[in-house]
Amino acid sequence: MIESHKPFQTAKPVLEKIIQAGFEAYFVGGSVRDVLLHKEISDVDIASSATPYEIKEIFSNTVDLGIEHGTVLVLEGGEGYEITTFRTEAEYEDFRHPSAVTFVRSLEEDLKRRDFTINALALGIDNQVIDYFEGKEDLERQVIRCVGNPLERFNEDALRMFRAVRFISQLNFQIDPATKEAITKLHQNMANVAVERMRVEWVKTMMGIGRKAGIHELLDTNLYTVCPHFNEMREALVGLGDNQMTRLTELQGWILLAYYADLSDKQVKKLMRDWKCSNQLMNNVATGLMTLRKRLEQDYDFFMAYDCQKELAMEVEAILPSLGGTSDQRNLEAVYKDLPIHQVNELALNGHDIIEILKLEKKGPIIGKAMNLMKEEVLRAKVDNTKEALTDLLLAADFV
Ligand SMILES: Nc1ccn([C@@H]2O[C@H](COP(=O)(O)OP(=O)(O)OP(=O)(O)O)[C@@H](O)[C@H]2O)c(=O)n1
Repeated sequence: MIESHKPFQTAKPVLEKIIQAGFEAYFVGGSVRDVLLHKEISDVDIASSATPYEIKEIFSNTVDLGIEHGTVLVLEGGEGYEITTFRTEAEYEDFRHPSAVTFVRSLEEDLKRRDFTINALALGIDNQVIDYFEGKEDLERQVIRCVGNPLERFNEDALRMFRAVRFISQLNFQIDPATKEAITKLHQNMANVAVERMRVEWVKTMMGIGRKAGIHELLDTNLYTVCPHFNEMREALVGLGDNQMTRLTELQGWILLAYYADLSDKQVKKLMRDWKCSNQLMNNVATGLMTLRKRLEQDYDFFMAYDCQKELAMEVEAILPSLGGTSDQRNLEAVYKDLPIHQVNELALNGHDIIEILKLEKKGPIIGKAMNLMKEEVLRAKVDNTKEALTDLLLAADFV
């Protein structure tokens, strides 16, 4: 297994060095799960019996990521590896004082505190998969099940409830009944989790192939009631789950959700802001939604194309058939090709020219009005984008 996967192969010398120094070390977490699911892996996590201080003695090049959480980044062969010391029953033991670390740590103790059985697998340097909690069986049964007592796992970190929903969607798995029952019971606890952490899980839920199943569990467990604005959006969430598109990008997910919820521009922006999305994403979702609504009524014209960048328009185009519209990428390409200007600075006249032509004393609101007039007339294809034609347009206009 190690030899047939590049990330494991390149990380193998790191494991070897730790073991040679007299400690235990294993690959753990998502990479082991994903390899068993025959998925590509990009990075690997390592768990070890060595404390961060002991790791720092073994390797010359390290970065302290969170020594108090027992994590050090080791830089070896141009790559970075996160090495975490086996965690024990104590929430996070304090590794800041090496002398204070007197716990007997074991791989089993560490895996016992992980969220789901499919994430509690370890891979040893001898290529053996260590599976104390029937994680491999759950991978085969396609079930998301907590390690041990679900109430305890969710009390350790309430975000894990949303992680369950995310894995259901990402892997198209089912949820184990006891795990589901615990989420239903404890869903309120997620209200204390940072929105940024919740957003990561929600975005992965929207983008997964099992979106319908993931959203179903989000609703069925009432977990959605502690997500920003989702209380008022139950029907829209059902719509997003039922939508026939198999895969969505993040942008398409938000646009569709806002579409099904029939949100106004202002409401979209509030939703995105409360989910702590970037301004860029917020603006793209708002513009994408506006374009989507128009496209369900009409073909692209210069105005729509100008307002919506081509990449964004392509994403909107892909959504249309799932809402009963017709996508026409060829027309979109043609409109973009013919678009007289893509942004306002492509106009043949700029602010200085306007001041000169209109003999203005100083800068003022008239410049904005003049720019807008030129933009509209050029996009309407009434006026050519040339200095002469635009000068005539400005001189004939009444700006008062
Ligand atoms: N709240 C959490 C977060 C993580 N983990 C454990 O830490 C590992 C790594 O977590 P993370 O990198 O967040 O997720 P992955 O499982 O690796 O999934 P992916 O990389 O696909 O997001 C998980 O597999 C799991 O064993 C956990 O027990 N509880």
